[in-house]
Amino acid sequence: MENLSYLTGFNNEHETEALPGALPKGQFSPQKVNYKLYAEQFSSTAFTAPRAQNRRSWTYRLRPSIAMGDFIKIDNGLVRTAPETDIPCPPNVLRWDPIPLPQQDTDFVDSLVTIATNGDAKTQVGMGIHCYSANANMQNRVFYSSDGEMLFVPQLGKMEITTEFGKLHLSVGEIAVIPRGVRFAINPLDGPIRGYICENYGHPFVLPERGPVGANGYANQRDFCYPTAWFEDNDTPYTLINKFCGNLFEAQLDHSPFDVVAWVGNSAPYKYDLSRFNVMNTVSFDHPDPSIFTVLTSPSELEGTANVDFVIFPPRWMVAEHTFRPPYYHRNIMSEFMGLIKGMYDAKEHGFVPGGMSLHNCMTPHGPEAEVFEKASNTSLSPQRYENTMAFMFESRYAIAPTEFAMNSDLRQRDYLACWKGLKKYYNGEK
Ligand SMILES: O=C(O)Cc1cc(O)ccc1O
Ligand SMILES: [Fe+2]
Repeated sequence: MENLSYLTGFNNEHETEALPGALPKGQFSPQKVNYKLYAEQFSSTAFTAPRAQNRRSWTYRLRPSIAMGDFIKIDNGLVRTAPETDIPCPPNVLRWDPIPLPQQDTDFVDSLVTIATNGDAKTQVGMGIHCYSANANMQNRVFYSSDGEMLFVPQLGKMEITTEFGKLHLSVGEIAVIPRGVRFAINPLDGPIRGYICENYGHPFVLPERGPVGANGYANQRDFCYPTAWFEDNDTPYTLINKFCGNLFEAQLDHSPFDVVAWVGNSAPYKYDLSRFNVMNTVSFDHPDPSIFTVLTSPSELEGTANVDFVIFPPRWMVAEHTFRPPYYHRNIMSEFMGLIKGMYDAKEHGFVPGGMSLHNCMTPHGPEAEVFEKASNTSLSPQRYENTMAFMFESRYAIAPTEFAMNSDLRQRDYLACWKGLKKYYNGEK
């Protein structure tokens, strides 16, 4: 496996060239580009978005992207897009076992299955939540979503993501974000791969504010890695698969779309190692809200109320005194979709397994299972290190609708509610 080098810094104006002098100096669109390349701008925000939010990159490539055939509609497989109205969105607590690994050769695109969606992709609100579980290379197939940027949360295996902007290697414990519209291919590097995807239809992910925490902490900008330019001069047929307005389309190319020799800008794929997250938490008492664990947030137009937050529950010390330490019981206006990357989650010791998923929708009550309540209410509160654990949450202001596949699948744990059945009344009138 070749060793890749990365550019670092969240949202920096990065610049990189695979051939010396390919990047124009002092301007973006010269009359002639060195090496007889074409200049093409790639915009992830409106031209007129405020400077602090504006995202765009200039690419210098062998051919402009429009050198292609027409799109034709193909089967959507199990890929779904909001709004999903096939089945009523149930307010019940829901939980699933992991998607099984494929028995036959299956590439990333064919393995995609949508678990839930919210908002409306056509109005750029909400998200799609997908799983992938693949064991084969994409060969000459290349994918992109016009409906949203794609946040990858791997749960199993190593993969290479080849993109127009260069290559990323992604392992369990890291995440990657591919901007809306960026073409990519995913190849497993070493056995099968499995993971979760948040297809964010809304505002691109940004780092949350730090408030009184100050200038450092949580996810630090310097730990975000961007690819260096990589291209191939390969005039063989490629198939481009585009997820557009909820449908999959396919177009033929007579060359590789990975033909960007140089690029400059702040819109590009990136990855982040979750172990770099500088965890903030109480050193006195009580259980702070999980917003302290927000890695990335896609803001909505309502301040402090995210289109989607990506939140993790990393290894950490628990030191809270005279405190019930697991997540409190709660009902939340925000909707919570959770997955488990590894180990065990403190609110659920059974049934929520790595690769599994749970959904607690807007105002749906939830919290620790009965056994955890009993244990945590009686345990001695010495400092304790949570090891070998990494759960995550996609939390959104919009109710999250499971797909028909998710509701009817045998993977759904029909007895999930039973984990709270043992919650008995302790009250007997005495203090
Ligand atoms: O429901 C969950 O397990 C997620 C969660 C964790 C926590 O520590 C506080 C609130 C919350 O929703
Ligand atoms: Fe919750």
